[in-house]
Parts: sequence; C-alpha cells; structure tokens
Amino acid sequence: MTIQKKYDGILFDLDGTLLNTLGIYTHIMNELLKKNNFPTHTSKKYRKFIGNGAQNFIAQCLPQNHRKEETIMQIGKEFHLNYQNNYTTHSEVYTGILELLETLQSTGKPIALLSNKSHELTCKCAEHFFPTIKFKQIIGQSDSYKKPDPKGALAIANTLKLPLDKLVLVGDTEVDIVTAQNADIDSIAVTWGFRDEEELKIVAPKYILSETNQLKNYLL
Ligand SMILES: O=C(O)COP(=O)(O)O
Repeated sequence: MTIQKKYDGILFDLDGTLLNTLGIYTHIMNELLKKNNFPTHTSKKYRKFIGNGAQNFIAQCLPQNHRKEETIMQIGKEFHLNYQNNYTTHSEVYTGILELLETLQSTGKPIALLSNKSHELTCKCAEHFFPTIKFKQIIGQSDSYKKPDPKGALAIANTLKLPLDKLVLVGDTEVDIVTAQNADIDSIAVTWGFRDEEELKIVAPKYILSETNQLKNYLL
C-alpha cells in the first residue's frame, strides 16, 4: 500500500502493539479461575478478550451465569493486584519495537501511549519495558479516559500541540481504530497483536501492517 503522508506525532496503543502481554493475562486469569472453580481458557481465547479494559476482559473470562457485577469487581480486584505484583513477567516487547521507538525519539518525533490498561499499570509497564523512551504523555484507563472515547487521544494532541491531521494512532484492536476515528486522526492497524486482519478490516483503518519492521516506512 502506498503511504500518502508522514506524521509529526504518534500515539501508540500498548498491549498487543508494543508489548505482548498475552502470557501474563493467561497466567493470572487461569490461576484466578482455578481458585474459584471456574473453567480456564487457552491463550488463543484470551487473545480475543483483551483490548477493551480490565472489567470487560474479566466479564468475558467468567462463565455466562457468573457475570454479576459483584463477581466481576471481586475478581477484577484480585486480577489487578496480581498484575501489579507480576507485571514484569510473562510479557515481552515485540521484536524491533524498542529500536523503532529509540529511532523515533532520536529524530525528535513525539510519541505517546494511549492504553485501556489501568493508568497505574500502563505507567509501570512503560517504565519497565521501555526505560530509554520518554513518552511525551502516557494515558491509561481511568474514570476520565477509556478508549474508544476520543478524549485521551485529544488530550495527547493538545499536549503535543499538533493538528489532528498530523497525528496517527497505531493499535491492534478495533477499539484502537474506532478511537482514532472518533478523534478524527489516522490509524494504523497491526496484526501481530490480538486481532487478525479480517477482524480489523471491518473497522476500516487507514493502513494494516503485519510486521513490526514495516512501521518505520510509515512513521519515520
Ligand atoms: O487492558 C486492555 O484492554 C488492553 O490495553 P491496550 O489498550 O493497551 O491494548
């Protein structure tokens, strides 16, 4: 696909785009499900459950007849606590991503993080997995921000002081692409994360890429 324009600022999704967290979601959730005598899932199944925040993730992991708010909140609390204690494990930066971020940084291109992982965990993961990267802004999920609400993307645009048509959001789920569309910025969908090309095509991202090394042609 030909690239129509280069961008002055980049908003990255975290899970499934920069960081492969499928292992930690699978590990923690299966432990919690076992503890509560609920059936566990394969990582292939978990892949589809991630992307729309912790509460939504937990609801989908539970058996249909146990999705009461009370149960979701209780398992959610334990999930968050376990994640906080183990966020450095069972997760890895996708090949080539750290080098790409370092190159973007060295060229002075501003980069930011916009995630539906809790704000606290998003910041911790950024610091641990990308210690050399100074993200201009990090926004994780909170009462104020949750993708696909465009508020987070617009707050980043404001911080970067860049017009919306100079920005692009790179993400791996339909929630990311719809967030970009809601904010009126371009999107690049990537297929190395938690969704397949067929699923991403439905929401019509501007570009779809299947390998991390293709990103530099669009971002640098
Ligand atoms: O917790 C999630 O829903 C995943 O977070 P993400 O927005 O970084 O993909």
